[in-house]
Amino acid sequence: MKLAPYIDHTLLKATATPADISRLCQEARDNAFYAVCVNPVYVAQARAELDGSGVKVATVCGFPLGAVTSGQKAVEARLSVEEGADEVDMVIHIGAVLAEDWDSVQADVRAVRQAIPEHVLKVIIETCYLDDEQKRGATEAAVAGGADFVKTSTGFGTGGATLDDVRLMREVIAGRAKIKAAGGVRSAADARAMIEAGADRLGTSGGVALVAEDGMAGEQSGEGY
Ligand SMILES: O=C[C@H](O)COP(=O)(O)O
Repeated sequence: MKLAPYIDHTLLKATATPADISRLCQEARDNAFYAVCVNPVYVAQARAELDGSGVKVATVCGFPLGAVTSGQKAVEARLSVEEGADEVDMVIHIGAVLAEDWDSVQADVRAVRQAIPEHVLKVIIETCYLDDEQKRGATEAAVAGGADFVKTSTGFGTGGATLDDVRLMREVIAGRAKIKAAGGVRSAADARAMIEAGADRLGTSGGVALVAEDGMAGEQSGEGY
């Protein structure tokens, strides 16, 4: 099983330059990653540079805190798809999750869902700030709000994806949506374990090294990856 088709090749740092984005897009082409994941300001550049490559363009919304109104998230998401984004990774209203205001959490997701009905919506629940019950509630609210994927982390919180969290989310989702594991996925072993636990997509800024390591392991073992 090749890892590249699972990977959103990600560069979301504030310090990313247009040259960095060009390099990210070339790496995505060279490695046949599923998508790049960039901030909204770079969606148009990534779209243009990936034209004809088959590599998708994902962006973020309400990122990284989730602490903007649902209306602001809806406008941001709509503008991003108009710029050429295929997928939007929105950050949930984390404070509403901690307050266990599930109606508000679902409405936040639904507002973005309705703004981009034809595009892939991933909902970041930022597991590092939640206890298990809150993870379950946030996952359920994301699915009920129309998420295509539920995503573990922004990569900017106090922690990233864990196998236990992916398994918990998989149990709650029960096939109604997909899972993206993101944040701290650095090795081929991490990646394979996340997929085994239930991840359908991986968000990582370390994809090039990860697939290179995996390829070397495949050569050494003689197994085709
Ligand atoms: O998917 C989004 C994350 O920012 C990727 O996290 P990472 O930089 O720890 O790989």
